[in-house]
Amino acid sequence: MAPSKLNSTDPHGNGDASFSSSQPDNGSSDSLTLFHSEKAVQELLQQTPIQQTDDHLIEFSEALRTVAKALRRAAEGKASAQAEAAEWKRRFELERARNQQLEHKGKSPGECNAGIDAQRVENSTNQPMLRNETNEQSENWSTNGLCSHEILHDGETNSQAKAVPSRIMRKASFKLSWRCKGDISDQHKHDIVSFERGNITAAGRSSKQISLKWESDPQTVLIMTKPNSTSVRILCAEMVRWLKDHKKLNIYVEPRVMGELLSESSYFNFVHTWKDEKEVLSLHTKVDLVVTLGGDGTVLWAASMFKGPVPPIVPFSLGSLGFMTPFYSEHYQDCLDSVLRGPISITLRHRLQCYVIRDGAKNEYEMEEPILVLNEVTIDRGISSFLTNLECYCDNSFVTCVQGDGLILSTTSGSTAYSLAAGGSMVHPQVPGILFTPICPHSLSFRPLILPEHVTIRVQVPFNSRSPAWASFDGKDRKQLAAGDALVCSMAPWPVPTACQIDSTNDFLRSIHDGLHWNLRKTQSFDGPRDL
Ligand SMILES: NC(=O)c1ccc[n+]([C@@H]2O[C@H](COP(=O)([O-])OP(=O)(O)OC[C@H]3O[C@@H](n4cnc5c(N)ncnc54)[C@H](O)[C@@H]3O)[C@@H](O)[C@H]2O)c1
Ligand SMILES: Nc1ncnc2c1ncn2[C@@H]1O[C@H](COP(=O)(O)OP(=O)(O)OP(=O)(O)O)[C@@H](O)[C@H]1O
Repeated sequence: MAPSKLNSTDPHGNGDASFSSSQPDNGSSDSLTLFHSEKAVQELLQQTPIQQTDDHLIEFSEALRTVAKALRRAAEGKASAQAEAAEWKRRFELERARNQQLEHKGKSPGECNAGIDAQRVENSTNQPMLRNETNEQSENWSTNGLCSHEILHDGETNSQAKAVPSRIMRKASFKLSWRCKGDISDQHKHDIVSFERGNITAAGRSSKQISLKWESDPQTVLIMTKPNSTSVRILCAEMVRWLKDHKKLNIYVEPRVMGELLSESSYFNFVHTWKDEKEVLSLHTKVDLVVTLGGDGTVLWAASMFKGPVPPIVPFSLGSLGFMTPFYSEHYQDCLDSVLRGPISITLRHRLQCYVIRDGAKNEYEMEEPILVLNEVTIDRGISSFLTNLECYCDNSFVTCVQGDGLILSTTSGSTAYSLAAGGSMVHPQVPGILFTPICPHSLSFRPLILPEHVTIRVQVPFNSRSPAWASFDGKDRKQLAAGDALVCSMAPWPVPTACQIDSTNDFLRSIHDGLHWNLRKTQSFDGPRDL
């Protein structure tokens, strides 16, 4: 009988050297390192003649290939994201320089608009179309001072967009800075540690709060709502009216909500929505702000719509438990007023990026898309009555074998959700780290871990597992992991910025007090025995 693929890897961290470069910190250098590690794998395989009869070696070599492929793909993904970001920055700078030039030449706003309009027509050939984009709004934008600011483009060239020139969606720009005890400064003294004159000192970042300041007015708001709730539906319609009539904003909603609004009144014809997944993928280039109406689940849902950068989210609480929803819906006008004015305190919530790597994948086309989670990825036994058996590696060092109901890999935002119920610690959402929390481990000594943000975790279902495992992502999208399949998970480059009611720490503490009645106990009475 052929030995299992996992048995061929030393579970105590003495595995093959080609596994040791799985940490993508920097996309390009990682691509190189991973390219080399993949090459090393290839060379190793070529140098080691494989006997067709030797099942063990064949399986092992396939495992190496699959892992090397996954690592390369992760690094390539990151490198291409960085390249995209650099491209956006370049365009931004170019446009700003052009606008500054125009200002220097002393052109009147009318002249300036004319120039930009001409450019818009030219550029709009590259824009994907979104529904309900009317000329009327296009005019609004030009009179709202478009010439004084940047225009960001998608750069997509689909035939539909070419056929119908669409308006340019302008994103408001903003700046994030650290604020320390009322002092707002753009500059850190130092980020992590300082090594001045040989003395190592830690950075005093713990008391700092991230602040978002608009550099131009936000113009487009996406409203996402919890389904099947009459109160949410009523509030949504009211909010859309208010944002349009009082703030003159462009508004996007989901197709379902669009239907609900139109069934109420044709007044809502001006609202935008989208038709397909492709348009959803470009939403982040158009939307300045996302408003959620619902509970934590609606925030998770909104975050899951953005597979890349996420615009700032303003979460209104209309659920029973609000750990990520600090704003009260009764005061939505005041809240939105102050958010639109800025500056606002922000919690940058980290996400995890998860890859499912199939044992059967023979080439990279079979690799599944990464899934981003804001709370956690759970690997459990599903409906099986057998113990799960999961081998876990952190940066290729063997961590442990989970035998129990399963394992939760959670962000710090998710630390108050499923991980908490499974005995994990509650962690401030601004702490960068990955929680490693077992679910009902069949062991007296298995305690939860918190790992640093930069690690890559691999959870593998051994070949000798009695049953498959199941992965679920923020409680959704269950995927089966068969024997030999693995889940690889690391910190994603795109966090979710959520607006704070007061600040990150105050909101977090309020949520655990109000939501969980944390450490509620009657105060001890004054009378009684005491130290003299
Ligand atoms: N035993 C458990 O506690 C358990 C079991 C399954 C899923 N969940 C959680 O439910 C989440 C999905 O939420 P949903 O609203 O889509 O499903 P849902 O409607 O089943 O609600 C789950 C509950 O978890 C709360 N919740 C979600 N994220 C939270 C967070 N970051 N901090 C504190 N509480 C949070 C929600 O407010 C809700 O009350 C999953 O990500 C998982 O964390 C918890
Ligand atoms: N826009 C949406 N489209 C589809 N499903 C959504 C949307 N928003 C939320 N959901 C789903 O609806 C469910 C409930 O959402 P949410 O947690 O916001 O409300 P809730 O259950 O009333 O809140 P709480 O759990 O705090 O009482 C979640 O599973 C979530 O994934």
